[in-house]
Amino acid sequence: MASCKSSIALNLTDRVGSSYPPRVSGEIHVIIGPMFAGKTTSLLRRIRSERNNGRNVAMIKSSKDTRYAIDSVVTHDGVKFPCWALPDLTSFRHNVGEDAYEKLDVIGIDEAQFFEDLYDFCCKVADNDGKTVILSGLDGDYLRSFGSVLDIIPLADTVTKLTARCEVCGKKAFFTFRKTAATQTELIGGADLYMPVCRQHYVNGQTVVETSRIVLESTSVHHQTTQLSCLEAATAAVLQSQ
Ligand SMILES: Nc1ncnc2c1ncn2[C@@H]1O[C@H](COP(=O)(O)OP(=O)(O)O)[C@@H](O)[C@H]1O
Ligand SMILES: Cc1cn([C@H]2C[C@H](O)[C@@H](COP(=O)(O)O)O2)c(=O)[nH]c1=O
Repeated sequence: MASCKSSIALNLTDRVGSSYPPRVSGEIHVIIGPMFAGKTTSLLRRIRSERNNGRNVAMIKSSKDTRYAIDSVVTHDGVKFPCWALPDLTSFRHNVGEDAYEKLDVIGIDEAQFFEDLYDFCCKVADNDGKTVILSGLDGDYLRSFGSVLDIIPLADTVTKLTARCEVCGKKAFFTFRKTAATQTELIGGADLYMPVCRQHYVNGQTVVETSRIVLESTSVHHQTTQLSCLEAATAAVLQSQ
């Protein structure tokens, strides 16, 4: 009987590529919200607290985030924590080494929205390897959807949505407004490019952006730089006049 069990375990191990049954129960905790809401601050606080409780921790961030430091997670007000800056999460285990990976209890992930393999990594680390994942990231881009973090919600033990302060009126901010006319989803930046806004000022701002874009595209303003500056100036003026 014992050999039968171990042969089943062996087969499953072969198939899923990790230990079966899982050694201990893992956890996934998700921190979301707009930019400047304190997501990274909260992640660092939790990781430090785990470390102070004697658990082995590692921090990862996307290597796309080069704003304040290459190999540290840094909050907007300058609090730092050393990290692995990686292009994807799948390479983490190889980078950190098998022995060090085995000993890890808790893995923190910042800027989680930039990792396309976030779902697979979280499943593997928590479900199969029994580790705790604490991740922070944007639930919404400037158009209010950022796929990879939203996909994790059904896997999570806890989800904490933080808010910032609307830069226009000071009310609670749930969204991030992009201050430039750039339209690509990923655009690295801080307060130079983005501001947190409440629902009213998000909707007002987006309406101005879209209207200005339509007007500018249908006029004879040929110079693209001029068009973009017009759009940005119009948006800023409307937002500040609310
Ligand atoms: N509009 C803003 N521009 C620049 N810094 C801000 C702004 N609003 C808040 N902050 C600062 O950012 C800190 C939060 O930073 P951080 O934890 O990195 O946020 P998040 O990870 O959610 O973007 C706040 O404690 C505050 O000091
Ligand atoms: C809204 C939005 C943001 N980004 C980028 C901008 C920053 O580099 C990060 C978010 O950093 P934070 O720690 O949450 O402040 O994401 C983006 O690429 N696209 C967007 O629409």
